[in-house]
Amino acid sequence: MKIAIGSDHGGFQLKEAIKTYLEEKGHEVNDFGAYSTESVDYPEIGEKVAISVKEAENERGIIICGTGLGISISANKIPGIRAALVSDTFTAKMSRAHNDANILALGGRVLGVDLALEIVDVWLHTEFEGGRHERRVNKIKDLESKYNK
Ligand SMILES: O=C(CO)[C@H](O)[C@H](O)COP(=O)(O)O
Repeated sequence: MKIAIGSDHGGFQLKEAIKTYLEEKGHEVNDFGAYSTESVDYPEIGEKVAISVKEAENERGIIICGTGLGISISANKIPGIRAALVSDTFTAKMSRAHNDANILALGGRVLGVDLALEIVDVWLHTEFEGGRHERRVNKIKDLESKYNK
């Protein structure tokens, strides 16, 4: 799978661990920074990853800041993006099965590496269920159109 990844300085170390893990699993990982622990502003990275997913350059995205909050709020401003902030495997699964989340957001200062990798695995391997959930996701899309004129 082609996966976009990005973080600010607060998520840098977790990003590096996830990137290595995904590459070992054979995924193509496109890294949008940060490239060190030097302080950077998460909206810029969230936007880059979100645009690459919106434009279908990457199938999915993973974004990380200290809590996952700022970068997910930022990514969710881009139409077509459903970024889910996740800190457990059940929510990871539901964010795909029910919400068709196309970006996974994580907190680098919240999660240990082992749990984060488990979340990533579940999230990548869960398909959207469609059915009644498709109707609801379509209503999210309607909200985007209604309020982004
Ligand atoms: O979690 C975050 C945003 O939601 C950021 O990573 C955090 O705010 C960065 O803080 P600092 O500049 O103090 O390292």
